[in-house]
Amino acid sequence: MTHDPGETGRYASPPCLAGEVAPDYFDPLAVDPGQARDVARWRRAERARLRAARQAQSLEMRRTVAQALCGHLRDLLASRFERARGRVFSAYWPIKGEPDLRPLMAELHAAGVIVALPVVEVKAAPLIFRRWTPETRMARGDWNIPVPPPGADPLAPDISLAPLMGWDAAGYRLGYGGGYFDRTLAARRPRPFTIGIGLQAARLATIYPQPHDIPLDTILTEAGVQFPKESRR
Ligand SMILES: Nc1nc2c(c(=O)[nH]1)N(C=O)[C@@H](CNc1ccc(C(=O)N[C@@H](CCC(=O)O)C(=O)O)cc1)CN2
Ligand SMILES: Nc1ncnc2c1ncn2[C@@H]1O[C@H](COP(=O)(O)OP(=O)(O)OP(=O)(O)O)[C@@H](O)[C@H]1O
Repeated sequence: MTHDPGETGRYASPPCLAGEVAPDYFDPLAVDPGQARDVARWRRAERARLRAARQAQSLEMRRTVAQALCGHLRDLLASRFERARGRVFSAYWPIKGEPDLRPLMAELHAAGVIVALPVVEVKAAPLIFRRWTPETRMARGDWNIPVPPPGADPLAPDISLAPLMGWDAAGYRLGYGGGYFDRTLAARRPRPFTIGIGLQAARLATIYPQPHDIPLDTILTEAGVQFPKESRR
């Protein structure tokens, strides 16, 4: 299609709209690069601190935490999703001291839930999800995370677990710094109902949310539902 500039022979605006922005205009959504760098540096330090604290937990403590989390998750799926039968539920294969919810994955599978696991297929891109059953022979994925092999069915989760390094009371998460969950949530339509799973001790006053950070639908710790809080619902 050819462009008709109209009778005046001029475009309504110059090709670059910057010419129309008042020099003193303040864009509240713009990221200040200095501040973004400070937040990134702070997040790296917090991830290292939280990771060390998590690794220092005794095996006994980890077992207790994981059992409590499985209980809260079971309750949530029962009360909000009719136990998720026939729904696609993505979990995670625990690494680096993450709570081990694999017994619940097997239990849900046996109860008719379609269980999936996240896979980094392409670096710095959204995650994909592959079907998992107790018979699945895991392969080695990116970062050495065990994943269902390429032949496993690709699935779109209805409900998705997001393991947390840190979390805040506004529903934001701090992960390992790859930005994978944020990219995945930004790309998925419909967006899965996303459940953050973390330790109560990993609560931060704020994660200093940046424009790319997407809040979770709910956050569970061993102490129960932390977000949204009952009184605010
Ligand atoms: N158990 C489990 N599985 C999971 C996740 C998870 O958090 N837990 N993920 C949740 O997302 C995805 C994998 N996440 C990843 C996150 C970061 C890097 C990574 O390469 N990190 C770099 C630092 C990146 C940076 O700082 O820019 C590194 O540590 O060297 C790899 C995978 C999918 N599977
Ligand atoms: N939707 C997106 N599109 C492109 N890049 C993104 C998006 N979301 C996040 N990122 C990039 O990922 C980087 C890391 O993000 P962030 O610090 O939030 O990671 P994280 O949530 O802790 O990591 P992960 O989800 O992998 O556990 C950001 O600096 C950002 O550049």
